[in-house]
Amino acid sequence: MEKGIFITAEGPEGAGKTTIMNMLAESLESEGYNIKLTREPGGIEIAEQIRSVILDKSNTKMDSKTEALLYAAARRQHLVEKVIPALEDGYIVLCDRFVDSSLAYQGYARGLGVDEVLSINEFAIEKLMPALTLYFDIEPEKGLERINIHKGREVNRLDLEDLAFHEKVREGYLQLQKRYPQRIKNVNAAKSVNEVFKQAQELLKPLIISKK
Ligand SMILES: Nc1ncnc2c1ncn2[C@@H]1O[C@H](COP(=O)(O)OP(=O)(O)OP(=O)(O)O)[C@@H](O)[C@H]1O
Ligand SMILES: Cc1cn([C@H]2C[C@H](O)[C@@H](COP(=O)(O)O)O2)c(=O)[nH]c1=O
Repeated sequence: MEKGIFITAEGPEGAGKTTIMNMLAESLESEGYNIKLTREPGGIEIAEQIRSVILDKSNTKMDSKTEALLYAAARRQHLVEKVIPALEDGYIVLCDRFVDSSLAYQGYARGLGVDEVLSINEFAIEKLMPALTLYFDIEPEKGLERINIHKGREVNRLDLEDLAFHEKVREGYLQLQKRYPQRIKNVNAAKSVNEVFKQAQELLKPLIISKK
């Protein structure tokens, strides 16, 4: 099926994923690549609606399994409506978060189990995995501090979890990196924006070289 390339960004809150994915999209487009930049949960109308429900701070009663299922549902719709068609049309799809977020946040940090969360997601993604995942590694405290300093960013239900939760998220990601070393590549996200951008560009280079 795939003619394009599916690339995802992962990491704790405030790691700089959105900043760097925007920069990558802009620089690759200027070099003549066809880029589709998108995000999870969201990226299309139905998934954005599901995002509002999941991240609404007033939904304090949400059960962890409900949360995991809603992320998987948003993922399914986003894949079918946007990601798969773009890949079929030969685009490089840059997606801010994907299934590894569910594995790290719901599987590991919420304690639902990484394999259990993977199994509900397999129903949604039908084996479609990224060719490359950039994992933006940062101490959660530093990432959260960035979000607090830069006040424009909406604070969502997951941001309000305590530091111990966000530390577990990071541990979860580090375990996933060990499990999928070929796919998940580490970016030191504590560096300056320009340095992080350079690391990401270097990791993309070998994959995209023949895609113009
Ligand atoms: N390398 C960096 N150094 C300092 N500040 C940064 C860096 N990268 C991003 N920022 C700033 O930190 C804030 C969070 O960045 P960004 O939204 O890109 O992170 P994110 O990983 O997408 O966060 P989240 O997943 O929580 O939405 C932004 O205000 C951004 O300008
Ligand atoms: C896809 C996905 C996301 N999450 C969490 C991670 C963040 O706290 C929010 C999304 O907010 P962002 O500003 O767009 O990063 O949702 C999750 O827990 N599980 C997932 O599968």
